[in-house]
Amino acid sequence: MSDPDRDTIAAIATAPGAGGVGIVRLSGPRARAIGETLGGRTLSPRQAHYLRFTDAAGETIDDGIALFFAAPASYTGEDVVELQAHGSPAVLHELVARCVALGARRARPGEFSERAFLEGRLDLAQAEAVADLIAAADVRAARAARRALDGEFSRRVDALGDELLAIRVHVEAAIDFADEPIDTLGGAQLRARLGAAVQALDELLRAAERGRRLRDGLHAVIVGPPNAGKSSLLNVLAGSDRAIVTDIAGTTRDLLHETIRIDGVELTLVDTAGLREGGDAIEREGMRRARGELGRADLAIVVLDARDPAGGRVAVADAIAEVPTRLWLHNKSDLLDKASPLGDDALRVSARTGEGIDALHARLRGLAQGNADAAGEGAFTARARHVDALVEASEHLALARQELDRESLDLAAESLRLAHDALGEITGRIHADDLLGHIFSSFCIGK
Ligand SMILES: Nc1nc2c(ncn2[C@@H]2O[C@H](COP(=O)(O)OP(=O)(O)OP(=O)(O)O)[C@@H](O)[C@H]2O)c(=O)[nH]1
Ligand SMILES: [K+]
Ligand SMILES: [Mg+2]
Repeated sequence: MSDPDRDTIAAIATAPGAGGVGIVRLSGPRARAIGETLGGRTLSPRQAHYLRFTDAAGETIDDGIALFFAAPASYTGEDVVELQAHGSPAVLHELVARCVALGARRARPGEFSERAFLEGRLDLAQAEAVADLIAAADVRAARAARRALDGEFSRRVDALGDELLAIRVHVEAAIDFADEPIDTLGGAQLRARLGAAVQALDELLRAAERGRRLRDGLHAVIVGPPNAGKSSLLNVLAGSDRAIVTDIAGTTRDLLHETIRIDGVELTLVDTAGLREGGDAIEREGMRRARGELGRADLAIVVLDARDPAGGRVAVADAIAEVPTRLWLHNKSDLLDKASPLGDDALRVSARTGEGIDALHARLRGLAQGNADAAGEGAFTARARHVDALVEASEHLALARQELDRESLDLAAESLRLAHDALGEITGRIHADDLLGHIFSSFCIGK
């Protein structure tokens, strides 16, 4: 239920900068009163009112349209007023200031969507899909986010949750008859149901993993020994001096993320600390982060010094062992006296002269495109958070299955509960407050 004591929040809902039209949005118990004072007339629900927005002295700030959506039939589930004015940043900021003077508070990023979640208008996965839709890099990602927003993902999670609940009820009932062998209590049927749930969860996990790829794009981590030219290549690919480059081995310590587009295909590049034995405490922490980042990588771009590629390969071998795809680069080709033989599918490049950079672009584009194609059509977007929760649920279900086979019903019931909880975290049926803060703070203001 809407809370009558809750703050009323206000924010500019349209993108920063000048535009034809700009919108200020209000949500909360005082939204209507503030809108009516600003516009000088009563507002009826779901009607467009043409009016003048005035300041405290009665002078016109701008003319425009006011819309009132009465709770609960609004985006947030609270009373919402939208003020459409000319898209002048000065006008829109003055309108927000006026709303604040009349008793509203400036909204935090994502606070409208957070309220929509708290009011039960959207579940958590849907609220996240709102942000993903806004940030979608291409049509395919936008469509997929739209499907998640329509609840395609949430419905599958909920259906699975309902099934786990039914299985839990069955197991808990069997616990009460623990003296009897489980097969007289429908054990075979229970096992079959659990088997089917495991399979359904597996399919959902694969779909969510595709959705995550679609949302995040290709995640490429640049690795190699110190001074191979990793940061130099990042700068060449990013088209700007993002990373510090020096001739001192161990220059890069922190991870540096950069999103780039090659012919409309988006990918994330991460520059990392060079891998070697030793180094000071900061450099060792950098290497630890580099290895951690490789654990999330779709692609390792391995940068080696063209004059000694073999030495570099040894230094990175174990760090990239788990990365699904590798791209080998022999950098500093300009320093080679004569062309030395290349490894299987290594590319010879020079961050200094630009040699081989076109071929590198083409290769990256192909890999990013392949990643998007693997996500496929018909998918919904999902986040790493969702994939992690599904993996967790799947681990608990696998345990539950073994425990059931051993007729350890108490343990099976507990594993089923944990699996069920993990699913609940996806849609927010179960959530920690800091999770909400974390999710909604990444939204834009006004959404
Ligand atoms: N000749 C030549 N020098 C290069 C090339 N690429 C990078 N360098 C030089 O190599 C040195 C190291 O480059 P960085 O980009 O800092 O190397 P890095 O791999 O990021 O090094 P760390 O961050 O210390 O691990 C710098 O002096 C660069 O100017 C290249 O293609 N040719
Ligand atoms: K360096
Ligand atoms: Mg570097």
